Amino acid sequence: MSQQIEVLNKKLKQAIESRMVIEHARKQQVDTLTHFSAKLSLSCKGMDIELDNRLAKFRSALAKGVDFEMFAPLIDEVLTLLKGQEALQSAHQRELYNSVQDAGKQLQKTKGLPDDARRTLRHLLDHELNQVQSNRDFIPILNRLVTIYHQALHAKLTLTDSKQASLQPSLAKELLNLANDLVFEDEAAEQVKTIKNNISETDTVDDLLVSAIEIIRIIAGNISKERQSAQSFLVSLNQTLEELHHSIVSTSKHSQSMGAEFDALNKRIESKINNLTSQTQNATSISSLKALVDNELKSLSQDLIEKERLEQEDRQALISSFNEINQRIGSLEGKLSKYKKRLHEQRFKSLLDGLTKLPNRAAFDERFNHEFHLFAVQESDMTLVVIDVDHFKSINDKYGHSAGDKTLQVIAKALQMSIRKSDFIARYGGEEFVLLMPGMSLEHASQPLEKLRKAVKGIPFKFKNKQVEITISLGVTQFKKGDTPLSAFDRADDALYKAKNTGRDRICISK
Ligand SMILES: Nc1nc2c(ncn2[C@@H]2O[C@H](COP(=O)(O)OP(=O)(O)OP(=O)(O)O)[C@@H](O)[C@H]2O)c(=O)[nH]1
Repeated sequence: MSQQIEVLNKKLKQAIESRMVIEHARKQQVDTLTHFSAKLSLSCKGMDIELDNRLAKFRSALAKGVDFEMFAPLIDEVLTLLKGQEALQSAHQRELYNSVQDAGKQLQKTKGLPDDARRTLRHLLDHELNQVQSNRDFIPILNRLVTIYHQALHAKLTLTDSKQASLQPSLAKELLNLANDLVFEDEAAEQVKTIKNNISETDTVDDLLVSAIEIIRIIAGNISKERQSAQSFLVSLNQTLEELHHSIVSTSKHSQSMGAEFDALNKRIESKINNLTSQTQNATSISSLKALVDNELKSLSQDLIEKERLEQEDRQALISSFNEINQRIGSLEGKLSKYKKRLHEQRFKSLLDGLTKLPNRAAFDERFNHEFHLFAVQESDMTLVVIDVDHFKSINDKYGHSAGDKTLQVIAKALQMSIRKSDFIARYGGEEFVLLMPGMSLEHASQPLEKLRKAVKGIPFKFKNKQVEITISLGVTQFKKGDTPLSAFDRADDALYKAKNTGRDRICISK
């Protein structure tokens, strides 16, 4: 019996042990599953609320120890939701791929991108992007793309800066030419001078813009001054005309009233003469006739004296009225001729270069066209010379803009002193001058032009206590049959270019 119990005990123990092994294994499985579901929940969290809920349910079922069979539908549901997520993820991945590729291609079109960035970008788009497996693989690619974007942005910004810098010299030159064309006096002339200094000293387009606005302001101010003075002239003209009208009207009124007085007087004299005639016929004796005639003649002579007084008064009034009218017309004429003179001066000034006082570009154009018409008719010799000061920029740079201005004035004077009376010289703009030599053939032009070149070279310029030699280059041509003003000018300009390129301080002729 005890042996049977012992066997039974042993079997029971074995059964308990194997049960414990099974339970342990099951616990381990449940733990692994719980662990797995926790990880799954964590990595899927936020993708889809439905999926989050299902996974939470799954975890709590595991924790409660629900029968495994109960898990099957839960697992199915989670699987379906996961599949949906997978499809969504791959759609996102495709979208991300396309937008990264688009952004990259756009970037490839950017100008000024450094070479190594361009290479990296090409590799990124052609190889690395195609190897992307998951959305996470995009992160390093996007990171590098952002870096290249920064480089592109930087390149673009510095490009605009350098573009601005490359624009500055030509804008400054144009603005200086414009400022040179302005001929003002007193305060405005000083203002223009300051603006010119500013233009030469600045290296930013923004400062040039400020100078341009100041120039516009000065011009506008001057126009309004001019308009005011024209207006006040018109007002005073109007006043004088009104006064004149008034004088004439009052003179004619006076004449009318005098006319009535004259009529009355004439009538009176006439009736007295008639009276005298009839009484004379009726007189019966010499003595009565004498008394009658004496009486009537006395009264008549009084009337005649009165008539003469009236006539004199009338004459006087007329004379003084005409004097007055004359005076007014005189003052009107004075005003008109003053105004005409001002207009003439203004036109003259508008054809004069403010700095050198030589004729300016507009004056040259006018004369050049005129000479061209003459040449078309007469075909007489006409030599055209374009003159440019050599390395003038360095004078400005080394000694300042004011020294540059003074240099131009001195050179202009020397040029003017060295040409014939019949020649015409103008400042064409900046440090360039043009010369027209009527009646001068190319063959004969060299000698006087050499004299001109040497005259400038011989000016004893001194800056900062240093003797400085300044030279000019000359491009020469003559009008030819079939020329247009432009073609002739271009030929002279080409010759000047040649003179500059073959060492400056020389004359080059283009036939
Ligand atoms: N002071 C002053 N400078 C002027 C005036 N007008 C133009 N300039 C300057 O003249 C200079 C002309 O320079 P560039 O056209 O480079 O020629 P450059 O230095 O004379 O050299 P080359 O002609 O090649 O011999 C520019 O620096 C202008 O700013 C002006 O009215 N006054």
